[in-house]
Amino acid sequence: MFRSQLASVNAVARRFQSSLAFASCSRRSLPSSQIASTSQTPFSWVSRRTYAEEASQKFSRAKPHVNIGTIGHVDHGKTTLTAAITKVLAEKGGAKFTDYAQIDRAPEERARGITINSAHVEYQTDSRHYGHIDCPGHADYIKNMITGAAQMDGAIIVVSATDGQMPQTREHLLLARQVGIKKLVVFINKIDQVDDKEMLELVEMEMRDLLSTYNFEGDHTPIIMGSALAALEGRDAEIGAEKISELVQACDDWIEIPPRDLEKPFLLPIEDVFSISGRGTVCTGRVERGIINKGDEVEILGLGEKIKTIVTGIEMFHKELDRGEAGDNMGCLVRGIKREQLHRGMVIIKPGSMQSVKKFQAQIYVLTKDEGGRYTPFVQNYRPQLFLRTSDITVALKFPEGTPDAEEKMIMPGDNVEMVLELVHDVAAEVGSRFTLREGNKTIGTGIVTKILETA
Ligand SMILES: Nc1nc2c(ncn2[C@@H]2O[C@H](COP(=O)(O)OP(=O)(O)OP(=O)(O)O)[C@@H](O)[C@H]2O)c(=O)[nH]1
Ligand SMILES: [Mg+2]
Repeated sequence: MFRSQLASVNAVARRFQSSLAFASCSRRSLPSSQIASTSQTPFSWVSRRTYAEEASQKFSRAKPHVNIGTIGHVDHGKTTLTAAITKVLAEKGGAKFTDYAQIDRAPEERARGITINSAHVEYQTDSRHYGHIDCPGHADYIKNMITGAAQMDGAIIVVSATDGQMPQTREHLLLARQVGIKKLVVFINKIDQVDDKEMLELVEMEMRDLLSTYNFEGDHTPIIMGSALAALEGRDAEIGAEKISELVQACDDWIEIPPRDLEKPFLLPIEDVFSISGRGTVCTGRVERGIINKGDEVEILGLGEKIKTIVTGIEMFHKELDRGEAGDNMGCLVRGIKREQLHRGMVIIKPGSMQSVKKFQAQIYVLTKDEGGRYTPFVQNYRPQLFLRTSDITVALKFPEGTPDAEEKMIMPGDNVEMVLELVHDVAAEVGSRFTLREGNKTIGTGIVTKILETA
């Protein structure tokens, strides 16, 4: 799977946007009468395929899978390091060597000697299978970096010993934090070019400070110093291959395996609501995460409601079940609730696992016209539709408090901005929730929630 992704790195960016944009709206955009006509009963429109089956088609689950990648300032050696990791692990049988030129392979990348698209490689250690995304460092391609980083469970931040931290070192740390990466490993690269030991110590100290500034565990984060180029060229093993092995070990030890969807608290975004005579009210939708058992207590959130109830029946594919899980499209019978109380866009959750919010801060990427976005800039108080899971809600976009010249400041297509979103009614969301912004039938932006400012 990852190799084919390597072939179409652009598709990743597109998929990111479209998954944000259309996952929630493809079915939404159909009038509900049309949805109903595709099925005989509310629960028969999907064949059952369990999460595990789906996952096993993607890659072997023998080892836990973790998504990581390289981030950091332009030219500090991310791509060289990526190639070096595959080389060192290939010698141990855990990877296929992917040379530098196979990672930065677009003509423009080769001509300019920089990474533009993020690229995927894969490798294995004794204990894990890694998907690795090599991100661009150049400021012009920060969107590709965000797209890549948003998929990572942890990351390797590369900093050159010759320069120390630079603008994109800081920007990437900030963005890594915002897209929800919890743990980083630092690789201080190019130590073959620095003789002064004190200089290396200084770079390390400054990196620890910087990590702490961005709420990473600066004091405990593993920092490895080496030369990616030496490892790639197979020379000076003590600063080359050995340091790569140390780095990979640090990733194994420090970066945590993320909870899988099945282990997370139950969440079902409601797609549709039916009243089944003699039985009661049934909500349908695809379970986003977690599991649900018949008889479980749940909360229903959104649109000003916080309803406590019990799931008294689970139905899928015309069959009654005792349990539903992430990936299942199911109908959920809820006790004592009237059909009129429930609407598409609300969520059924494990009690207390999520809040309904009315105002939040988010990192937003504004699509360019070539990406199908707006042709013209906008200013604050712009009011597009927010699409989050199955809900769509009008929002007002504002700059965070204290932004200078907020009134006149323009937001251009192609910008990455941090903005405050005020919703006309509440929706269940949390830090890390992804959404899209649409205007008419255009997707104008994609974003990720970074801070909750007001709950319902
Ligand atoms: N001397 C030395 N040069 C290195 C080392 N690692 C990388 N380089 C060189 O640094 C330059 C930039 O390396 P890249 O791997 O392309 O850097 P990058 O971080 O991927 O750059 P972008 O993706 O464009 O942000 C190349 O000329 C590499 O050969 C190293 O350990 N020592
Ligand atoms: Mg690169």
